[in-house]
Amino acid sequence: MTDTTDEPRPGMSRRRLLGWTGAGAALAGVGAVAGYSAADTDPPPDPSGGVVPFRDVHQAGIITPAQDRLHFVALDLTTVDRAAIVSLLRRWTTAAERMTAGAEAAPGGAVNRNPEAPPSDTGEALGLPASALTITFGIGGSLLDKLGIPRPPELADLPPFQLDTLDPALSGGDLCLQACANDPQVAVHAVRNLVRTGFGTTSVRWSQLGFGRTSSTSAAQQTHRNLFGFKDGTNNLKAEDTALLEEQVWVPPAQGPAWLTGGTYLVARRIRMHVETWDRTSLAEQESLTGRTKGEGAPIGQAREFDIPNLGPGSPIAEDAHIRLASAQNNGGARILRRGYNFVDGSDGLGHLNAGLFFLAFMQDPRRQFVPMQSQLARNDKMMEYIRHTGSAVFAVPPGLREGAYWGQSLLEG
Ligand SMILES: C=CC1=C(C)c2cc3[nH]c(cc4nc(cc5[nH]c(cc1n2)c(C)c5CCC(=O)O)C(CCC(=O)O)=C4C)c(C)c3C=C
Ligand SMILES: [Fe+2]
Repeated sequence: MTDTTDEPRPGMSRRRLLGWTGAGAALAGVGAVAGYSAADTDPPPDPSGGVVPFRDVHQAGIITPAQDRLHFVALDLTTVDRAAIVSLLRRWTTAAERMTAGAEAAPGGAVNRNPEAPPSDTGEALGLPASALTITFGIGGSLLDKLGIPRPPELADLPPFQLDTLDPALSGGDLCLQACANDPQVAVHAVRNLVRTGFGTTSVRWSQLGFGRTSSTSAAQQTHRNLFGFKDGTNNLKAEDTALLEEQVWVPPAQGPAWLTGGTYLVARRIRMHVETWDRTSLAEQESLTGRTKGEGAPIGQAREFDIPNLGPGSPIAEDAHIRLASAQNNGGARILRRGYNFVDGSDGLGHLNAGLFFLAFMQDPRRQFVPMQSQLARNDKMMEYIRHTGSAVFAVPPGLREGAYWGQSLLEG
């Protein structure tokens, strides 16, 4: 590609902008869309997922149908100069909006500006479609402390939980950026360019790549599997559950603070899964401690994945089964919107995969929802024999942006 000024990358975004012309024939010609012929009037489904709107009531990347890939980064401020922070947040917002539309991070892009200067985009997403990229922005309690802004009580640090083996180098952060896309290169490109833009104002604290979304966040999505081989996300909150989302996920006006109304809180936990030990465990034991069957994902005692678990008297689900301990019934009605990803970060030098679940969950109040749930699990969940929490962070996730607004504006100017 030579002219890269302000154009979206090819893919759904360009086709939407230009209308559907002859591109379908080209796609069908290379067999990308089975069964589609150029004579059809409707475009075939775009396998990349197209463009997710950047500006909406809530930030994208929360109830957006979970994409396949993740690049998550936590950053620390290297300055408390408000003007510098505002300037960065403005530039981040512009770049993020451009990239989610399939464009390069900045006008001029990777190859079309001054040959004597570094390009304004790093270039590895040139020619790739938008791939349903979403970039979700969050604020850590430590940022508010540094700027002398009172923390909402919901943003208190999480208490220590039994068996926690948290690594401070994989925990905390003043800010976070969650990039999700159906192409890993698109997610990595987004984070890399935002991190680069932050140079001088922020530095990377830790980051995590993920694949194979472990949670479905829409009823239309098939349930993926975690690295224990079980369907994960069956009984998740879904985008379609609007009343439950109001009750459990979005911050209501009465809760405060005003800059978070319509936003949410994000709990991130890096959970190492000892897959080698798990793989030596019998199928019956795996199913019993999960509380669901491995193949269908049905609650123990039932036949189909979406059958309601019987947790009442005479239930065949073990007292220490994961789904019983994590259930709303066992946690005063609390539910969470899970949006985690599998990870394999190489091996640990001792012959084991350094693998696990990067657990991400959105909720209205971590103290009412995540804390009791994780306390139960840490104390009683039999699955704890096979897992260890190695990283932890909590972020306030502001609401979506109206036209012209930038990330964090309601906090810094509200
Ligand atoms: C504190 C919250 C949770 C942590 C941490 C957590 C870790 C974790 N979970 C699995 C695998 C499964 N979890 C499942 C269900 C489930 N898990 C949580 C919460 C946490 N999980 C909830 C709220 C639920 C739903 C419970 C219910 O009401 O039914 C399932 C079953 C399928 C599903 O509904 O998603 C699996 C499988 C792992 C492997 C893991 C840590 C590595
Ligand atoms: Fe779980």
